[in-house]
Amino acid sequence: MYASHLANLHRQTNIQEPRHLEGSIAKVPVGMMIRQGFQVVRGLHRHGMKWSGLAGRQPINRVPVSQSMGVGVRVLTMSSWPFSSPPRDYSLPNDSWSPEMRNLYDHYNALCEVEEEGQKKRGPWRRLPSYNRTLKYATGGQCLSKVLQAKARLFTRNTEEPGASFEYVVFLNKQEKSCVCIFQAGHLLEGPPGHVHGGAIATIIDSVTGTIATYLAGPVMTANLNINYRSPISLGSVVLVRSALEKTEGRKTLISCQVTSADGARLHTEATGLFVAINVGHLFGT
Ligand SMILES: CCCCCCCC(=O)SCCNC(=O)CCNC(=O)[C@H](O)C(C)(C)COP(=O)(O)OP(=O)(O)OC[C@H]1O[C@@H](n2cnc3c(N)ncnc32)[C@H](O)[C@@H]1OP(=O)(O)O
Repeated sequence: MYASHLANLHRQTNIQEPRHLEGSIAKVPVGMMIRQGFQVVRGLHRHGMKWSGLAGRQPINRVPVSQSMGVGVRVLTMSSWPFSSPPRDYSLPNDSWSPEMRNLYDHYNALCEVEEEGQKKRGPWRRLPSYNRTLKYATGGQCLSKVLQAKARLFTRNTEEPGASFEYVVFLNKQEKSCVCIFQAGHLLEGPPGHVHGGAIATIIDSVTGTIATYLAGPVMTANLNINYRSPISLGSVVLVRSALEKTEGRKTLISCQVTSADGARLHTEATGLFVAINVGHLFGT
C-alpha cells in the first residue's frame, strides 16, 4: 500500500530531486515523503492557498515551490489527495463554541478580507485551517507500525467530541509576524478543581508558538519553553493566546506569548519559546 502510493506519487509529481538526495529515495522514502509534505504545505502557504483546498475536489496543478527550502525543488505537481476522504477542518465553528468564542472568531475572520474601492481583497489576517494529524504518509511509512499509523492523532485534536478538550482557531498576521489563537478550554483539561491544567496551557502555548515559528522558519522543533503562570484559567472559559516573533538568529527562532482573558484585561500566562530549525530527516534518524 505504502510502496504503491509512493510509486504513484512519484509518477504524479514532477519533482527535481535535491542533489544530496539523488538516488536515495529507495533508501529513505519516509524522509522524501516528509519533504514533499512540507513542500506542498509551504507551497500552498506561499501562494495564498489553504491546505483545505487540497482536500477539496479539484486537483492541484503545478504548485510552484519556493527554493528557500534549500533543496533546489522548483515545481511540484500533485494530481490527487492521498487521503480517502477530505479531512475535517477543526478550526471552523461548531455547536460547542460559546457566544464569546464565536464573536471573537467573527471579529478576526472579518479581518481576513478587506473592502477596497468596492472590491473584496485579502486582509492582513488569515485563518489557519487545522487537522487532526500531519500528512498520513509523512508520519507513517517505515517508522510507525500499521496500528500507530492508523491511530496517530495530533495531541490538540485527539477527540471527536466537540468542546471536550482543545477548541481553538489560529489567525495569523503575516505583516506583523504574529498570531492570535482563540482558545476555549474543555472539561477534559481540568487540573486544579474547575481550572485548566498547567500542562494543557503549556500544550496550547507550544502549539501556537510552534505554528508561527513553523510559518516563519519552516520545519522546527521546540528546544525550550519558558512559562510563567500568573493567574488560573477557568474551565470552559475563552482566552486569547497571542504570539509574536521576538528574534531570529541562525537556526533559532524566539517567539513570545501571552495568554489573556478574552477582553485582554487579565494576564493568565506569559511564555517564550525557542525553536530550532531542523532537517525533517532528524525525526527519523536519516
Ligand atoms: C504546526 C504544529 C506545531 C506544533 C508544535 C509542537 C512542537 C513540539 O512539541 S516539538 C516536540 C518537543 N521538542 C523536542 O522533542 C525537541 C527535542 N530536541 C531536539 O530534537 C534537539 O535538541 C533540537 C532539534 C531542538 C536541537 O538539536 P540540534 O539540531 O542538534 O541543534 P543544536 O546544535 O543542539 O542547537 C542549535 C542551537 O540551538 C541552541 N539550543 C538548542 N537547545 C537549546 C535549549 N534547550 N535552550 C537554549 N538553546 C538551545 C544551541 O545552543 C545552538 O545555538 P547556537 O547555534 O547559537 O550555538
